Amino acid sequence: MTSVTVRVPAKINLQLAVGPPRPDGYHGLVTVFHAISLFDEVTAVQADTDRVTVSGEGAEHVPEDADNLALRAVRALRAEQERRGLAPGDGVAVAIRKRIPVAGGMAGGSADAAAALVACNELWAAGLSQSELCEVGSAVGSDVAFAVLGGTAVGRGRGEQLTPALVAAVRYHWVLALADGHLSTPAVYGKLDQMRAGRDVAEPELNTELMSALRSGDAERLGAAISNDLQAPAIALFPALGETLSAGEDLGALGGLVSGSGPTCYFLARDDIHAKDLAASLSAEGVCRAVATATGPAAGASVIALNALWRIFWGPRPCILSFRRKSSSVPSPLA
Ligand SMILES: C[C@@](CO)(OP(=O)(O)O)[C@H](O)COP(=O)(O)OP(=O)(O)OC[C@H]1O[C@@H](n2ccc(N)nc2=O)[C@H](O)[C@@H]1O
Ligand SMILES: Nc1ncnc2c1ncn2[C@@H]1O[C@H](COP(=O)(O)OP(=O)(O)O)[C@@H](O)[C@H]1O
Repeated sequence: MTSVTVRVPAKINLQLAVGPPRPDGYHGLVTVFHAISLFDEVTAVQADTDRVTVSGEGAEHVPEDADNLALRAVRALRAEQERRGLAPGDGVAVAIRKRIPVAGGMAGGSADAAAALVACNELWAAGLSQSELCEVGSAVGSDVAFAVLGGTAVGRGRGEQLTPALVAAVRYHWVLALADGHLSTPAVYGKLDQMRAGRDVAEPELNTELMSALRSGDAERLGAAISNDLQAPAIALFPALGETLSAGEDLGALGGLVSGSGPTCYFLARDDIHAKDLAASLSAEGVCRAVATATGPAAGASVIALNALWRIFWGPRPCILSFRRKSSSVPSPLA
C-alpha cells in the first residue's frame, strides 16, 4: 500500500459525569460518547520521514510538527510494533483535512490520531485489531479510543475504557452551534475543580434514564436526559455560551448542551426538517459563529480510499490499484 485515506467522526458527550481529580492529574469519568456525521479526513502516504500538513476549518490553530496528535499516534503505533518484535513502519506524510472545529469539545485532535492509527495499520500491514488500536490510542489521548470505535459507547476511567451502548436503531438529528473562540480542556477541568473547592465530590455514575432513552430510541426522552458537569465551568469561562443554549431552548430544541469541554453547543432536533429550521433560526439569532447539522450515531475511523503500487512479477512496470468508497453516514452496528 502506498497511500491510505481514513474518514473519522467528531463526538459529542450525551452524559459527562466528572469525579474528583486523581493523583495522576486526570479526572475519573463516566461519559456517554456519541459519534456524529461531521468528519475529518486523514491521508497517510509513504515518505522518507514523518511529517504532517493541515488544511480546512481552523487549520491555523493546529501544529504542523511532532506535537500534532496524528504524528504522536504514528510514533505510538511504531513503538507498539517494536514492542512486539516487528520491523517498525516506514516514514509517513500525513495530510489532515479538518471539518471538526479545533479545540471545540468535539475531540478533533483525538479523531485525527485515531485516523492516523487506522491508516498506518493499513499502510504498514501491521495487523492490529480494533481493540488493540484503541489501546495504543488511549496512550495518545483519553478520547482517541472512542474515535476508533465510533457509534455510541460508555467511557469510564479517563474516558478510554469503552463499552458499546445498547441502543435502538434510530438516527438522531443534531444541530451544532460553533463558537467564535476556543476553550482549553485542562482549563475547563481546572475551573470545575475551582468551582467545587471545599465540597465532597462523589464518584460519577451512569445515568440510567439516559441509557433507557437510548434503548427506546425516544428523542424527547433523550433530549431531557443529556447532562454535562463541564457545562457550568465552560460557561463561566465563555459566558456567551449561556445565551447560545437559551436561544436553542427557546427555539424548541428537545435538549441542548455544551459538548465536552466546549465551546461548541449541540441541540437535539425531532427530525431532519426540524434540524434545518433550528439551524436557520439559530443562525439568524447571531448567537454563534456558524451552525452545522449532523446525524448520529456515525461509524468510527474507517478507510475510504486506498492506493496500492504493485510490481506484477512478470512485468517491469508498476501498476496502481486504487479505490475510493462513496461517502455516507453509516450508522454503527448496534451492540
Ligand atoms: C473533555 C473531554 C470529554 O470527552 O473531551 P473534549 O471536550 O476535550 O473533546 C475529554 O475528557 C478530554 O479528553 P482529551 O482531550 O483526549 O484529553 P487528554 O488529551 O487525555 O488530556 C488533556 C488534559 O485534560 C484533562 N483531563 C482529561 C481527561 C480526563 N478524564 N480528566 C482530565 O482532567 C487533564 O488536565 C489532561 O492533561
Ligand atoms: N490533529 C489535530 N487536530 C486538532 N487539534 C490538534 C491536533 N493536534 C494537536 N492539536 C491540539 O489539540 C488541542 C485540542 O484540540 P481538539 O482535539 O480539536 O479539541 P478538544 O480537546 O476541545 O476536543 C488544540 O489546542 C490543538 O492545537
